Amino acid sequence: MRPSSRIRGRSGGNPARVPEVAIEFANVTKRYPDGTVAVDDLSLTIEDGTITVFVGPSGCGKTTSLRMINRMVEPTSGQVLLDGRDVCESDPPVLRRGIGYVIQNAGLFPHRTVLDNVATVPLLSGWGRSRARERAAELLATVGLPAELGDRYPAQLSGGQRQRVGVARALAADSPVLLMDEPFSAVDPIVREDLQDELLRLQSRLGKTIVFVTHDVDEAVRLGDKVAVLRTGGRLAQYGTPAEVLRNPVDDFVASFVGRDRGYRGLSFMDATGVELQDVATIRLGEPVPRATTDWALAVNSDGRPRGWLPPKSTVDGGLREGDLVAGGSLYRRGTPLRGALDAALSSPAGLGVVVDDEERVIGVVTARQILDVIEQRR
Ligand SMILES: Nc1ncnc2c1ncn2[C@@H]1O[C@H](COP(=O)(O)OP(=O)(O)OP(=O)(O)O)[C@@H](O)[C@H]1O
Repeated sequence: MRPSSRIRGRSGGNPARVPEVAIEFANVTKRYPDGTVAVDDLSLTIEDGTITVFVGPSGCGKTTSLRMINRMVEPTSGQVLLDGRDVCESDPPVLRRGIGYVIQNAGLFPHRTVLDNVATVPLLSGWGRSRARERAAELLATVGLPAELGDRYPAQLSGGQRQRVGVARALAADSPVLLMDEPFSAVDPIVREDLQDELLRLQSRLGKTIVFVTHDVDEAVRLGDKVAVLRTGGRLAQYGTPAEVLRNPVDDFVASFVGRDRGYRGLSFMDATGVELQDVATIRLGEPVPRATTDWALAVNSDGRPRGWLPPKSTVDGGLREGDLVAGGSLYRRGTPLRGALDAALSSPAGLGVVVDDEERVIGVVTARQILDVIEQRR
């Protein structure tokens, strides 16, 4: 079973803080030489220390917008300001060295080891070799990679590990700004969720200004403090918090882009206050099972972590084994949004969503009915 946790590592922190503008697009247009208008009069401000996600259909100008921040693409008109200063006043290599940049498939140098890949920017910035490698080793640990992977080459890593190296390399710039262009698109959905969780955890510690490009609405609402929905032709359709965009799409384009199940996605922003946990019968693996089980019983290991469900009227000779169990659904971690609780209840073979604490020990169960009642009461 896998926790359907939605840890939102918000860095916004103190609500009294007046947000500083880290990046500003002021009437920015990009027309490529062949006449394609990739970005059309884009104006928005990105607050310091937040994650802003550019989302929209293919070709709507997300990558072009992102690349105008580090001058990989020059605007045709308008200005991109970084901390109030037009990026066009900065020398491009210097500017780029000071802005972390992560792309799909990580874009690692294939003939350099993982450690040397991560050490590249510190070396370019004039650090000595041993200090740069030390810093690189620290960064591998920061992104959750074991030190021994440092001596491998990128081809000897899994896709998820490569993406982590890409993030470590971008963090090596030690800049307050991180640009991420579809960084997790090439990995499978489970690894992708892990990488998203990791990014949120890192962000809650580092508080960077992150601009993140994706075409995946789920990823956008999961990661973004703010979401900018772009439409084809490079026009900004809506800019707001994920909850605003899901609840009040400004027009049909945004409504259809964020999808029909936006009501369900909206549960990602509702807390689970008012949902009372119910007790559940638990049986430890290895222990004898009472003869007459009438209801579903939840099997737990010696640490109290859930292992699966024992169906009603089961007879088990000897101690309870994993093979006697029906696999469970997703787990709901206490304190996380309501969406996870509903998913846990709906995916449970017993109809009972398993609620766990931060150590993933069972603390109770909830039913879908209870959650729907809470949603109804709040309407
Ligand atoms: N160098 C270029 N020359 C001409 N047109 C370009 C160039 N780069 C991008 N475009 C066009 O500009 C538009 C926006 O492209 P961009 O890559 O910014 O979109 P995107 O939203 O990131 O797309 P995707 O999600 O497919 O990566 C597209 O129509 C694209 O074909």
